[in-house]
This record gives sequence, structure tokens and C-alpha cells, in this order.
Amino acid sequence: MSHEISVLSHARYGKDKVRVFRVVREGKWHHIVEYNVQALLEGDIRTSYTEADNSVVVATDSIKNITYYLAKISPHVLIPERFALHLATHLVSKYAHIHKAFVTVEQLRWSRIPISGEQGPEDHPHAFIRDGDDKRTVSVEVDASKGKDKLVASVSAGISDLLVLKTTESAFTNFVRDKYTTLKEVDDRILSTSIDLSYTFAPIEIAAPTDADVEEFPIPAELPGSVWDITVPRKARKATLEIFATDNSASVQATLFTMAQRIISENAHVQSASYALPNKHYIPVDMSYLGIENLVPSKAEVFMPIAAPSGLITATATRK
Ligand SMILES: O=c1[nH]c(=O)c2[nH]c(=O)[nH]c2[nH]1
Repeated sequence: MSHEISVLSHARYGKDKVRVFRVVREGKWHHIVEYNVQALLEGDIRTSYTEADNSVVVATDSIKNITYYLAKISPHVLIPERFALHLATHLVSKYAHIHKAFVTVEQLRWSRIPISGEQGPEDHPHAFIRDGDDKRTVSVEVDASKGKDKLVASVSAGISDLLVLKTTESAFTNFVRDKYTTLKEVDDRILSTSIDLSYTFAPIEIAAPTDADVEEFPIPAELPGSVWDITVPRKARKATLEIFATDNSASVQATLFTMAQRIISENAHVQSASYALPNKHYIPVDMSYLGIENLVPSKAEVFMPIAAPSGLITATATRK
């Protein structure tokens, strides 16, 4: 019978796509975050799969409720790395039989609307604009398998869907030429990509919550370039955009590695940086049938943006 030849080799469950919006009012000066949260659990949950034993199941509905509860009570809710760590720590601390929590947080962009003030542009105290489709991402794993007072956290963070384009200083030559090759070498082309970045910190020990309701989550001193350093995400976005703009690109591969190296060199506790860069092709339109020249790469003016297929260039740089 089939149940004799297979075993449960992996099990993890929880809630996905929990949408959370939080406002923090500092008088008339309001702060907001909007998150998409995923919270998954591992532990002694085997019998829920193998014996239909729900007594070991923290309902995914409860996991959703805990997510909203922490969005209310956590002093760290405005910083996605800290909120994710607080939520994951809460989950493994609250339930004796849950040994690992995996929390991902995607933060949507909401920036203050600039308005004209007496001395130039000012940020509005409570009106915001979605000024980009890119998201800030955080992924944490809190591991309590060595004991509830010896929590180890692995954290990665990054960016998704950061759409960029440049109209020159991108070339692609010297690639393999054989009977399958139709691509022409170009010393000048449009380069466009939707940037996904994920950088990883070395695992850290997390102090277990000290109170009975596991609501406490003490934050240690801010080590520069560590997960506690709130400037890391801003530096990573800035470095990514600056390298994209200023690198005289020989290929997506070479530009990617330059970006990843800069992330590692600027952040002392980042162990690795991974990018996934689709090469979103823009094809010069052939207008020679009209007697119009539009195919010389540096002079082409009309392009056909191609949604699919795209190249997909990925790599990870790791600290030596
Ligand atoms: O930067 C690039 N890398 C490639 O690997 C590749 N392949 C291709 O067709 N165009 C490009 N461009």
C-alpha cells in the first residue's frame, strides 16, 4: 500500500499574504508601514499530516491574528527586519512544540508627499504617495531547536521589483559565436532590468523574551552594517542604483557582480549578496524599408520593448 513506501520528509505551514497596515502617531507627525507578511512554522507537527491529529496545529487563522497583534503591540513594527524577528521569536517562544518560525515581510513603498513650505519643499506630516513598485523584503528564520533560551536567527533582506533602464553605457560583445548565433555584437544598447536583491547576515543569537506573554523583544546596540543598522537597506538601494547608472556595463553579469561586491564592502556583517536580473530587451525597429536608418545601435531611436522572453542573470557574491 502506498503509505508503506513513503514517509513525511518535510512539513511547514502557516499563513501567507497577511496584509497589514500600521499607523504610528507622533502627535500630528504620522508614520506608516504597509506589509505583506508570510509566517510559517516547523516543529512537532508530523501527526497532523500522518494521523489527521489537529491537536498539534496552531491554526493558520491564529497565526494571522498573532501577526496583527504584534503589529499593534510591537515597538519595532516600523522596521521590517525587527518586526519579522519579533514575530518569529514570539511564535517559537509561545508554543513549546514549535521549533522554527519562518517569517517574510514585504514592505510596500509609501513616501511622504512633498509640499511647498515657506523655506522650500517640506514633507507632509500625514499624506503619502506610492512612489515606486519596488518592495523592501526581509526573510527571517528563528531556530529554537537548541532551546527556547538559545534562539538563533538567520536574516536576509533586500529589494524586489526595482525597475530601471539606461540608454547607453551598456555593451555586449565577445560572446560565443557558433551556428546558433544570430545576435549581433553591440557596443551600445538599452539596458533595462527589474532588480531583485537579497543580502544575508551571519546568524545571530536572539535574547529570548523575558516576560510570560513573550511580548518583549530587546534590541541590542546598533552594530554598523548589521541587521540592527537601519541604514543598511537605504545604502543597499543607493549602491544598487548608483552602480546601475554609472557602471560602463560589459554585460548584465559584470554589472551584477560589481553591485554585489559593493553591498558586501559597505556592510560589515553582510555575508553574501545575491541578485536576480532579468535582461528586459529593447529591440531597435528596422525601418530600412522606409529608407530610415534605425539599426545603428548608438543612433537607434525607436525600440520595441519585449516583455518575453527575457534574459535572466543571477549570481551571489560571498565574503571571503
Ligand atoms: O548582458 C548580457 N548577458 C548575456 O548573457 C546575454 N545574452 C544575450 O543574448 N544578451 C545578453 N546580454
